[in-house]
Amino acid sequence: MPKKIYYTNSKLQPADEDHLLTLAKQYDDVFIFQTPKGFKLYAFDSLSKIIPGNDHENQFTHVSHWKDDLQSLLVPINATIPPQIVGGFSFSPEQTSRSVWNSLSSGYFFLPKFIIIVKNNNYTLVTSSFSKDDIDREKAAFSAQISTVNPVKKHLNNPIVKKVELNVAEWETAVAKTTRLIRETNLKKVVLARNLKIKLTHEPDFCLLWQRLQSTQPNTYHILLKKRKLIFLSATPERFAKFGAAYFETAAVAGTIRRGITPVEDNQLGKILLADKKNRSEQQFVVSDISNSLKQVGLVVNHPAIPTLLKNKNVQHLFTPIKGTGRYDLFSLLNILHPTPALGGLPRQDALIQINNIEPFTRGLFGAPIGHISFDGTGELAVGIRSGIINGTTSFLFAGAGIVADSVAKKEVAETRMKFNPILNILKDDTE
Ligand SMILES: C=C(O[C@@H]1C=C(C(=O)O)C=C[C@H]1O)C(=O)O
Repeated sequence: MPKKIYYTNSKLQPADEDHLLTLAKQYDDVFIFQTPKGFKLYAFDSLSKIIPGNDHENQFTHVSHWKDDLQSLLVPINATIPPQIVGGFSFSPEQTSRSVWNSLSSGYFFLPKFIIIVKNNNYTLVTSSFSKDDIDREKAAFSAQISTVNPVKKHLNNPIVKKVELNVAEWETAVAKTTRLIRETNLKKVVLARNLKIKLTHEPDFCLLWQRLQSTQPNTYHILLKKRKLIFLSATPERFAKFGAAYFETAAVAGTIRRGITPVEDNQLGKILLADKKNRSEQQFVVSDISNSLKQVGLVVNHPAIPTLLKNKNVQHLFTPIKGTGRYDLFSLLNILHPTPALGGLPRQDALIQINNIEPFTRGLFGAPIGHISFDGTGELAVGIRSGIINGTTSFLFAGAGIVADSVAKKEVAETRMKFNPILNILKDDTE
C-alpha cells in the first residue's frame, strides 16, 4: 500500500534570499524558478522523483501517470494550497547517451518536501510529509532554519582556465548543408545547436551564480535545478506555457538580432529585425505551428497579427504571445507542442532527424520544458535555453539558432556565440 502524502501550508515571514540559497546547499534536490514578472518558487528536498524519459512510455505520459498516482495519495491538513511537481523534461528522450548531462540526461521531476511561493512579497510555505504526526514539527524546524542559517559570502575568485567552442568548423559546414537541404526538400527549418566547454579552477558556488544571474539578466526567467552535484542554470526569455484548467498561454519567440550600444542603435536594430523577411518567416512558422497544436486539442486561439520585440540583455527577438482558451488535457498538449519549431524545426520529425545526425552531443534539458505544475492544475513552464550544465569544475553551455533556406553559416555562429553569454558571463570571475 503506497504511503499517504500529507500537506499543509502556512504564511512565512519574507525571507532573505541569501538565507534560502544557503539552506539550499543542504539538499540533494533543489529547484528555483523566477519569472520575468517576479513570481518566485523555491523547492527543497524530495518525497518522490521521476526521470521522465527513462521509460518505454512517452516522457509526458510518464510524468502524467506519476503525477496522477501522487495525487491519489495526497491528504490536506488544514491546507488551502496543494504542493506542486517541479523540474524539467528532456529535449529528446531518444538521445540515450548520458554524456555531460549525467543523471539529468533524460530530464528530472520531483515532488518537493518544502516549497516556498513568493508573490508580491507574500511568502507561503507548502510542506509535504509522509508522516501526519511529524508534519507540523518538520514545518516549524524548516521555518526556524531559514532565519538561523548563516550565509557565508564566498567571493567566486574562480577564473575560467579553458573556454572552447566545440566543432565550430564542422557546425558551419552542417549549417551550409542544412540550408541546401531546405532548398531541395520539403524541410523548412532546423534549429541547430552547438556547445561551449568551460573549465574552472574550482567548483563554483551556485548561490553566487544565482545572484549574478539575477543582477545581470533582467526580463528573463531565472531557473536553477540542482541534483546532487549537477547544476542546470538557465536565463531563458522564452515561455513554454502558463496554464490553468481552462487556459493555456504560450509564445512564439524566434528571430534574433543583437542589442544596440545606444538606445538609438538599439531601436534601429529592432526595426531591422521587424522588417527582415528571413526572420519574419522563421517566426511565422512558429506562430502557425503552435496555433495549430492548440486548435488540435480544441482550444480557441488568439494572438496579435504581427510580432513585437522581446528585448533581453544580450539579444532581441521577434515575439508573439499566443493564448488558447477551453478545456484540455495538459500533458497531451505538452506532448503535441514539444519541440516547437522554435527549438526543433519544421516538419518536426524531419528536423529532429537532422538534429540527431548533426549534433554530436545530447541536448538533455537544453531546449526542453522546465518549471512547476501544481496539483490544482495551474503552473508555468519555460523553454530551457540560454543555459548550461555544471558538474564540478566542468561546464557545458548550449546555444542554437533557427536555420532556414537563406541562413548564412557565419552569422549563425555569431548569433549562437551571443546566446552563450548569459551563462558565460556569470561563470566569469569578477577579476577577469
Ligand atoms: C535555440 C535558441 O533560441 C531559439 C532560436 C531563436 C532564433 O533562431 O532566432 C530565437 C529564440 C529561441 O527560440 C537558443 O537560445 O539556444
